[in-house]
Amino acid sequence: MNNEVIAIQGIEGSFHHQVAREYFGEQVQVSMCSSFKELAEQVAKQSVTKAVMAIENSTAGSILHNYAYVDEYELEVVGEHYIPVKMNLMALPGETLESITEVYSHPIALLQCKNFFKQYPHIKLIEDNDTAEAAKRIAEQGLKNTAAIASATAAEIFKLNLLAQNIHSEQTNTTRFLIISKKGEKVEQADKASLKLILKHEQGSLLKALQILDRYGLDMTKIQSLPIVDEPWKYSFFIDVTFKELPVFVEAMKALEEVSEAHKILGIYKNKNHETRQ
Ligand SMILES: O=C(O)C(=O)C[C@]1(C(=O)O)C=C[C@@H](O)C=C1
Repeated sequence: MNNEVIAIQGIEGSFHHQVAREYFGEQVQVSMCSSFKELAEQVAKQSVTKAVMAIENSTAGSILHNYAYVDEYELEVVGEHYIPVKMNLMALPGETLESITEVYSHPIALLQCKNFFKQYPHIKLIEDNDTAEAAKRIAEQGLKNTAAIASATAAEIFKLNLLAQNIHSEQTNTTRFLIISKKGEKVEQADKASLKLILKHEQGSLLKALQILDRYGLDMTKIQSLPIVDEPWKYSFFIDVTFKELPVFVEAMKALEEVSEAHKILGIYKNKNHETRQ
């Protein structure tokens, strides 16, 4: 019997729930959080074993505060998972696209569906904690003239009608999720790492860092800058790289020390990007 408890943002029927089931198995025990901050806190105080945390979406971009949570709460990235995200509009039976005046969903989900609503200017888009929670509230409170954007699974669970399917703007819409824990774990056949670098404030320091990655054959898959909040106009860089051999990656990290003021490995794990499905 597996005693793992996995924190997710949102409730059953959310995309985080789908990822938890795909990654840890259908029977996974989850702790449902109403914000990413709550999720990060649960991992930090180890009231859960691990968490699933969305980090970037191919349409809406990076979820910036999640980079900051991983860093501030000293969490470790132990894996990643990608899912194609298909958005649907759902409401109580009897509603139509004309009768709907308000649509609730997670802000990232609203961003993914912006184009669809251009044809319905009478509809107001309102941010909510979670896609599935918006669906649940409509069902439980019998909310009229109200719809939610969520997964088809959420419509099924909360017995709502689908008013429109696949309303996300880009058909390749995909979200990347991190699997995080407080204590790192040794991942077999790891070939990807997430790093945080604070570079020396001098000419060419970012270039030198990138040249080191190149010299050691590391492939950079992502670079994201984040302001250092108490030092205006200074930035930290969050970088993901893939590598073939761990010892070569370790050597590259030593070389990076020379061009950086501070650097931290946020996690070493298995690259799943090539498995992205439609
Ligand atoms: O609200 C949900 O269902 C979530 O799992 C959150 C979330 C996100 O944070 O990006 C997850 C995937 C989708 O990209 C949209 C929303």
